[in-house]
Amino acid sequence: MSPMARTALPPHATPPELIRNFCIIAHIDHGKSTLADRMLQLTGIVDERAMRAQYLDRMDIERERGITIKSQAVRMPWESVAGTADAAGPRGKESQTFCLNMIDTPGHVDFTYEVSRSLAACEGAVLLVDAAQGIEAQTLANLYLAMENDLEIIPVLNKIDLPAAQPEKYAGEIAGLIGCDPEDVLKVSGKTGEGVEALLDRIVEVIPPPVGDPDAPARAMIFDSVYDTYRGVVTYVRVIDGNLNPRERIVMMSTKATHELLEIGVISPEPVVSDGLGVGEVGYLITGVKDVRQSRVGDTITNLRKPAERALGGYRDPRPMVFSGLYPIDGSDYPVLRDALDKLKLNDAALVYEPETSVALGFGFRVGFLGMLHLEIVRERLEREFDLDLISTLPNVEYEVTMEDGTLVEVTNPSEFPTGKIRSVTEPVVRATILVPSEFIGAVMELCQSRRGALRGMDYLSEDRVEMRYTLPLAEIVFDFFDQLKSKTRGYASLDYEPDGDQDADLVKVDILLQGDQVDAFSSIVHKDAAYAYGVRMASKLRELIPRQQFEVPVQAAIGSRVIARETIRAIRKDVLAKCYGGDISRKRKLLEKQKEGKKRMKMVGRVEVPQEAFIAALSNEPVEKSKK
Ligand SMILES: Nc1nc2c(ncn2[C@@H]2O[C@H](COP(=O)(O)OP(=O)(O)OP(=O)(O)O)[C@@H](O)[C@H]2O)c(=O)[nH]1
Repeated sequence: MSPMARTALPPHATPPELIRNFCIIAHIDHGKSTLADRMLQLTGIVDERAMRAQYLDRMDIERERGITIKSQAVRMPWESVAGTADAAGPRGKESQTFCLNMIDTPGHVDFTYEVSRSLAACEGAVLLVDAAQGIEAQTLANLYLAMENDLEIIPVLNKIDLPAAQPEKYAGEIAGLIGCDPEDVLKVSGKTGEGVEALLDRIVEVIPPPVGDPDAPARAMIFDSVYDTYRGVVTYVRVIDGNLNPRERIVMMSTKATHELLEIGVISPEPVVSDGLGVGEVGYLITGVKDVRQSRVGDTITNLRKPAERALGGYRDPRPMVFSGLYPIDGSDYPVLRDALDKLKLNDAALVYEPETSVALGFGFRVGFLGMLHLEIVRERLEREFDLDLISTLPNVEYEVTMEDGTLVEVTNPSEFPTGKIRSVTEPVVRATILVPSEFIGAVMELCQSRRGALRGMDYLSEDRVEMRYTLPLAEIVFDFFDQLKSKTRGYASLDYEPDGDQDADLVKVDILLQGDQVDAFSSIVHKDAAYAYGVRMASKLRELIPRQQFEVPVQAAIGSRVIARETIRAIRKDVLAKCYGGDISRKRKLLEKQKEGKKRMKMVGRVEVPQEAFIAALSNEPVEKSKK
């Protein structure tokens, strides 16, 4: 039986006055998913037996890593005496059943674009802050997004059950930030459930009901679009005006494509079919579309029979920030990789890729990601769900090169960096916000300076916590900056950033050559001042990793034709039979067979045989000893 059967209100009949659309915004790990779990339980749509932690995180990877990647929207009934059906009238004494639509959002900086989409579908936001940690960088970033969207904000301190919780101190901090009374900051524990009922009442009380014209032509905003193997694309919408009904024909306003509404429903917390969606309601649609790109997030859906004239304001498209080459270790897996990427793309509109070939690695794809976590997740899903073994090249950002003759070249793969007369190179920069206890200001400044950062401003949130704002090149922060920041501040710093255009930079391409042949997979674009160190590091890493050959192999790092570092792999004649005196011929044959096997896993770069593992190890960020294991 569907859990929705217990809900008193049939979805289509919910008057807007009884609807509250809200989201929970927080820094990563401040407990959104846990709080969402408690709400599902308290509102009775998931019972004790069916409950599992992080109920709404449906992907395996989300559950294992304990993070939310995709937004989720869920409908919950909540009986409350707070609030009133008539906003102008007196507070209703009798309790009423309200319909709460909660949109759970991801917390990681890579997925900020998912957050901004969810916010646009709500009237209010629960700003959740860990009572043992206080405000962090993403708390601020999300709060500003919510304010831009004119949302009603409910400040809440979570994890008050923790012995280290300091609710009074942090209530003051939050009150200072959003300009409310510290008394108004609710205190809850997602773990024990304390205070969660009061929070649900507060949501009903202060978040305004949706407004829209029920008689106007339908307009619904797509805020998510997910590919389901069995049902095709499931589109999540929030209805602004009018209503959507099953069997109607709808129009996607940006593409003018028309589809029939095969199914309409709400998520509560499993899909429940409904007889339509009215003003302010949040639910899902199935139209038989097979690709998420045909049901674009941010698009407006209207009715074919009585179409709306103007579309709603859309969202910014997610823009890939980090690029990396993905190659199958076994070249014959290339078609599998292509199909796998096509399938992931159905569900991940932010993923972009195009085929590329590398002399060293064969056929593969250049793939664009939102950030390093996105990269890791896509890679893990490819390996796990499609059983692929992959090599990924060193990630890089996108550069724009202007040649002397004025032509513009966009570079997403370092080996495509043009040779010849270059006028200028630009790289993407970000506006970063770092929150730290004031004792670490020096350490953060030192780190940011070493990453070519420029300090833009600094504010004290309380007497011992500081917000520092920097402009930093994206390339300097996407890879290991966060780890460095954490280790230099004993784990206390938090970071958030957003793109902030491009800047000119003194960048060069460093090539790696084996016996004079360039190995394209190892080329990298680096700042002039860091080029020498990069060259030396790669050359010595490769000397360690590539086995000795029958002849001497020079490993060189070069900028254009200028060699900046050199190592030599000394010659050796590898005689596998050396230790096999006389004796059994079949044993010798076996050894030679084995040697042949090993050779198959070698890649030839010019005359040099490079084992597959050497590529993987050299391209990983780890030092040789660790990656060799
Ligand atoms: N003691 C205590 N721990 C909590 C509470 N709420 C959450 N946690 C713990 O905090 C950690 C993070 O909680 P999540 O709910 O996964 O955090 P999240 O904000 O959803 O994380 P993302 O989905 O990655 O953004 C988990 O280990 C939870 O068990 C609470 O009220 N008290």
